[in-house]
Amino acid sequence: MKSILTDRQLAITIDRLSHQLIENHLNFSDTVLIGLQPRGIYLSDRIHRNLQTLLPGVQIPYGRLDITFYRDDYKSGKGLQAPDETDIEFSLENKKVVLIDDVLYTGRTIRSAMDAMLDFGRPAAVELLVLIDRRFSRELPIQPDYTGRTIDAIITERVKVLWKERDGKDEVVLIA
Ligand SMILES: O=P(O)(O)OC[C@H]1O[C@H](OP(=O)(O)OP(=O)(O)O)[C@H](O)[C@@H]1O
Ligand SMILES: O=c1cc[nH]c(=O)[nH]1
Repeated sequence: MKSILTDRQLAITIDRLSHQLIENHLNFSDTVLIGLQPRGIYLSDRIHRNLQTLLPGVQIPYGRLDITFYRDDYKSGKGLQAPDETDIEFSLENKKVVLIDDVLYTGRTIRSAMDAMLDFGRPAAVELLVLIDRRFSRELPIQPDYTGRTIDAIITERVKVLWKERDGKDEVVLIA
């Protein structure tokens, strides 16, 4: 198992991503953040918390989206996973939506998320923020707008983002 980002590097990267969002969305008047269940929400929780600290007094709508029933492999076994909670208490109609996930690989999770998201309204625009972009592995024409780290990994390897809240420590690792 090889370390890609230490806890400190992860914190610095999340800070940078938060500032990049501020560069593009300033006071977040029409922008909402949506974290993807199950693992993307740890990143989105931290980014939302960072933004609330950096922009005191600004309320940034933030929700969490489960995509289980929108996966294209839902009927093939993988979809038999128990769904997580969707918690979006606002409309996405005409909003700028920033989807947040930990890893972008084939792009199928994000495709499902875009489908699931439409149940909450028709956004004006959708952006994608990911902590890790695994290049050259896409099966769909989906690319991130904000990237923590781009990595090249071979097909047998897997990137895993560990979160203190869930895994006991913050780290990004490459598992052979
Ligand atoms: O771009 P993709 O190929 O969809 O992979 C990205 C997704 O993979 C991981 O989730 P999870 O481990 O639940 O999904 P996976 O088993 O499909 O990799 C990760 O949290 C991303 O959501
Ligand atoms: O390396 C990978 C590929 C897909 N999903 C992950 O979480 N890691």
